[in-house]
Amino acid sequence: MSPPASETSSSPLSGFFGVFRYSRRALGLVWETSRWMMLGLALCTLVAGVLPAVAAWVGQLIVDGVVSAMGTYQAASDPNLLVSITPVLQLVGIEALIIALIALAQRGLSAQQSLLRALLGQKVNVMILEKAGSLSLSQFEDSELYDQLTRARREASTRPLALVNKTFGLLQNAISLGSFSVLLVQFSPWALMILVVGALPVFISEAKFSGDAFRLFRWRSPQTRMQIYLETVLAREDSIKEVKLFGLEGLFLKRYRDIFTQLFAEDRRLTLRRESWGFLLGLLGTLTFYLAYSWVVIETIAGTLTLGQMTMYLMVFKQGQAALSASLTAISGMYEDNLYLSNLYEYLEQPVEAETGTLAQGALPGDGLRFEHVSFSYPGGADVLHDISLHLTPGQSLALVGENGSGKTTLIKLLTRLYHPTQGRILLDGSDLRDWSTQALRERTGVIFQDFVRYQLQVGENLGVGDTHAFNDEQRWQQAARHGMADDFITRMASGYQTQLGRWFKNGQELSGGQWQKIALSRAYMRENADIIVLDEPTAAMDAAAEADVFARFREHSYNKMAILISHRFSTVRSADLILVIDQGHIIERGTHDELLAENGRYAKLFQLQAAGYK
Ligand SMILES: Nc1ncnc2c1ncn2[C@@H]1O[C@H](COP(=O)(O)OP(=O)(O)OP(=O)(O)O)[C@@H](O)[C@H]1O
Repeated sequence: MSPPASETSSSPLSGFFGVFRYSRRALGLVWETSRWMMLGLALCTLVAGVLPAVAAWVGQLIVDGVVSAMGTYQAASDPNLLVSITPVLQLVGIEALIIALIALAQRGLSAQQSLLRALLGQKVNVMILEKAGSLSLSQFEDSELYDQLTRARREASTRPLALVNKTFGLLQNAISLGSFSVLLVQFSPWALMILVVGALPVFISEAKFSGDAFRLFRWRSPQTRMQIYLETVLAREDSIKEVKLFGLEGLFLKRYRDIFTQLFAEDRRLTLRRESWGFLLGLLGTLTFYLAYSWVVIETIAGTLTLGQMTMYLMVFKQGQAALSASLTAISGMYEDNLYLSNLYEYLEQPVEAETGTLAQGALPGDGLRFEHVSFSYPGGADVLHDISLHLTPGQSLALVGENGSGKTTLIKLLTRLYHPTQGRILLDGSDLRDWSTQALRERTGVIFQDFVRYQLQVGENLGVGDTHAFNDEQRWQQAARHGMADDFITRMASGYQTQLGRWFKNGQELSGGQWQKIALSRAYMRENADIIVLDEPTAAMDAAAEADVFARFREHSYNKMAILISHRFSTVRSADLILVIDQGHIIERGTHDELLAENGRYAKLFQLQAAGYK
């Protein structure tokens, strides 16, 4: 497999300058991160840029000084060594000082760069995560966007600084080059031309190959993501149990290796082409250097140049060539960094749904929850809910019953506004859910989903996440844990509410499935003001006694609230005020337990089936 032809074969310079549009933003980002360090970088760059030419010029003065001192010393009738060497030694001292200053500037550059790298990496990562927090659930489920996010996280946090470093590096080399040119032009403008022409081919090839590298990186991000996924499955405690029992290590490792082999083959092809062309075209640069070398030597022998000038021109030409090729490589590297940054900004600029709702109170307080002819399909999929209508008032409980995949959880996702209905509308207290402020809506709902999160945090914090205002409030944790029946086992733990949960961190304690479920249940009870409580299969992992207890308490706490319950156990469902039987997204039966039994339809059949199982 290789990248599609259209993706790899664009002309080397096409769009080349267009991608520099992100340089300004990267500079802005660094400026925002630390003005002082950016100014420091600029100063050190200037010093490190100008001083090499000054050093070369002083070098010329030294050589010429030595030659003339040798002459005068040997010709003198009463030679005084000290007098002859003093001026030259002074120059040597100045040269040493310049070299020390260059070293200082370079240390300054690298110190500031490494500090900025840390600050900037953190800043960009925070930007990426903040953006992730503002994306909707459906955006998260879009694999394109997920690829973009993965690419951004893998690379882009280091790229802005790389871009800025290269910009400053370019500036430094440009300054050096400018000052070398001033010296070189005095020898011949043609020498300058030779310098430039010799370096151009390498630059063009670098530009082409860095574009290819980026396209390759972008094109294969799904495979890279699969690799990251396999790494996670093979090396994380929550999946390792199953991997071991099914003996999946070999299978998954093979797939992991195969992806690597395929990606590596492409990398190798590109690297070999890039380096071979780099070498061949680099030879042109070497050739031009030795042409210029010979020219300077001839001029010196012919007596047009002094020995000092010869040394200076050779050094200037050599260093000038290095500065020029470094500048050109920096430019093509900047091109590459810009391409990566374009990915970061594409991700950061993903449109997010504007928060339009502002209501904190509905038009008909106390009206409760209404679904009016609601239908829904996931992006790009067929309808999973059809024409759902229901009304739930405060103090009522509703149970949803149906086969796997019938749409029960989806209904809850709509109710919690994680998705919007594709048709119809949902009203809370007489106002469309879309018109409610997110904050008010979140405060009114307490939900636990069947795939609740097991945070690798302390027990208390695992409860506290249920209400960020009371995240650290131990009293509230205790109260919620009592309601969710988790207090018993929590108080028996060595560090009580401060016990670390999970296996990721030191002294972490793992809980049983049922205990985790009680934690999640208690978390829902943290929402003191919530008047819509949703439990999506909250007791599947609990024993029968615990389940009976959970529901006794649930009824007690939700007597004046709207309670919605999804369960496959009829013993829990039967006491609900209203039971909806959902089949392939349609409500096929509705009523109380007794009404539905009398109807002798699907509910009655399923109930009798389950009851028979217990006999
Ligand atoms: N994020 C999603 N994107 C696309 N389709 C989805 C998504 N989540 C669920 N579905 C599909 O929607 C349908 C309803 O799923 P839902 O999770 O609502 O069922 P459920 O009744 O809660 O099932 P269960 O009893 O197994 O929990 C299923 O066919 C499922 O494949």
